[in-house]
Amino acid sequence: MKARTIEIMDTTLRDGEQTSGVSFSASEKLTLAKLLLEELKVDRIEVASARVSEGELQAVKNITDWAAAEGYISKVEVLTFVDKGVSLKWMQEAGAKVQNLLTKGSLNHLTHQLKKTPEQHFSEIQSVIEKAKELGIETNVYLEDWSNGMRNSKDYVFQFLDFLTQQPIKRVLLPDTLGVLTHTETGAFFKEIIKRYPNTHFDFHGHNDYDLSVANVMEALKAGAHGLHLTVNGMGERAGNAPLASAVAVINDFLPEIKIGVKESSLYKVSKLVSAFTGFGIPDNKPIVGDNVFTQTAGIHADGDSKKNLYFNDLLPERFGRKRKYALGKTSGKANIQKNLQELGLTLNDDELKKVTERIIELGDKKERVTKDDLPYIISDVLDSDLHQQKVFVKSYVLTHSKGLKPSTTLSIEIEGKTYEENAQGDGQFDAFINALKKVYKKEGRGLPKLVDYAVRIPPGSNSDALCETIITWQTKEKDFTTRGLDSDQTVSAIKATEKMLNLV
Ligand SMILES: CC(=O)SCCNC(=O)CCNC(=O)[C@H](O)C(C)(C)COP(=O)(O)OP(=O)(O)OC[C@H]1O[C@@H](n2cnc3c(N)ncnc32)[C@H](O)[C@@H]1OP(=O)(O)O
Repeated sequence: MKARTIEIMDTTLRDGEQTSGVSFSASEKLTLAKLLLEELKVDRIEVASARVSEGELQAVKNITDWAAAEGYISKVEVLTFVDKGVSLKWMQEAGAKVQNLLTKGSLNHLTHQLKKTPEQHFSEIQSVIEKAKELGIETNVYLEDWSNGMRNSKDYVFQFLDFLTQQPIKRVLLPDTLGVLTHTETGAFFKEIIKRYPNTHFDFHGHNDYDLSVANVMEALKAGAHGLHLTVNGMGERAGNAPLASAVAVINDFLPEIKIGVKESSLYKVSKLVSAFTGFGIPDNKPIVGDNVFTQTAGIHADGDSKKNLYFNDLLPERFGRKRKYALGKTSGKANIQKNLQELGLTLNDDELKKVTERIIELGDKKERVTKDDLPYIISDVLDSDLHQQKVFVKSYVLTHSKGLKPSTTLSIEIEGKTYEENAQGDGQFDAFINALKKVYKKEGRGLPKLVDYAVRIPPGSNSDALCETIITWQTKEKDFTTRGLDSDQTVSAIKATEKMLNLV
């Protein structure tokens, strides 16, 4: 089959921002716009809806200033409305050059929301397109609720497309606005439309209400769609939009005839950044970008990986700038533990390995989470060995928290036989503890790893709801690593996790 290149339009900054509770700041929008176009290399980005707010106007201005200077201006798009040119005026002020005009793609929406006839609607659209042309603004047209339009008012959709394909527009954007399509219907609708209008560019815009968005993307492409609208982490209203990372992997692995320019190895980085900006967590099992999707948990799978990579599929983590991990817990066998020991550069004999495996299974049975960085402690505990010699001891501390005063900590700590005492204030007790620790390490002429993630949980079913687990992810120049602490007091559990970190760096 002849290869063809399609366009990927990322709409994280417009439709993705329609995720409930999510709002990007202007500087976050600019950072992401640059990353999406320059590093990830999507073809186009939709960055805002016109008319939304003053802040949004400034955000788009910042993006268009940068894009114009760097030659990306024709790749920056703004959603506009059929509003007698009000949106166009907004676009002019914002310096944007491509509008994605929102029109009605089903008779139902046209009749009940706009309360217009098709003729009135088409005439108003024509005026907007003409005005845009005069202003040097290029037009793409969204047919909102197109999928239901195809089901319930096909004559209207074709009457509309007959009209639109005669207009000076660049692309027609076909959204499954309510995420109601199945993959078979998506394919059939696209086939029918592309056969009828072979010279028009059609994008597919999928939503994920039935978790079918990626399947729908595949069928739209197989039927000849020329472009896709996707969002990072599948963000968007309700169940979200078709997720960028999954769609890219599916295209690369299952549709060899389709070519795209997106750089797979940057997908994870962008996903993490969007999650950090929005606070919109990525489920651990989200394909490609979730924390656990390259983690083997079962002992038999880890064993098979050591014997000719028997449990690998084509989704190799390295493609996405990630690494395979081997979880430790109840379902681990010795193969999981061996894999983790290899990474730590440790070796155990068969008998030692058996004992350590038994302890990890025992901990897993109690629903405790065990990480690779806990291994040295478990080994020294089980084998009574000095494999992990503790060199830093948090000897004592006083934590204060009083109304009207800043929390403070006095800390006594032993580092390789030398004792230090320091005190410091902070925004909370743990922050004060870290500040005191920083003072100690400064005296030692050393820095501390950066704290990049801090999670607190009550271990489920731990039979002691008084216990609290703090899991901290740290970052040095060389690596990210995680330590955990368990205690009935939340701050103390965080201090225990910190003491482990101090013994690992
Ligand atoms: C593809 C999609 O995801 S659709 C979502 C598009 N994006 C958004 O709605 C987010 C940005 N929207 C906004 O900030 C606001 O809704 C605005 C500024 C556009 C309008 O705000 P308001 O004037 O307060 O109106 P409201 O938010 O209630 O929207 C309803 C009005 O929009 C009209 N409308 C609906 N679709 C369209 C359209 N495609 N073109 C023009 N007007 C439209 C409705 O008929 C209604 O008008 P009416 O009040 O005269 O009956």
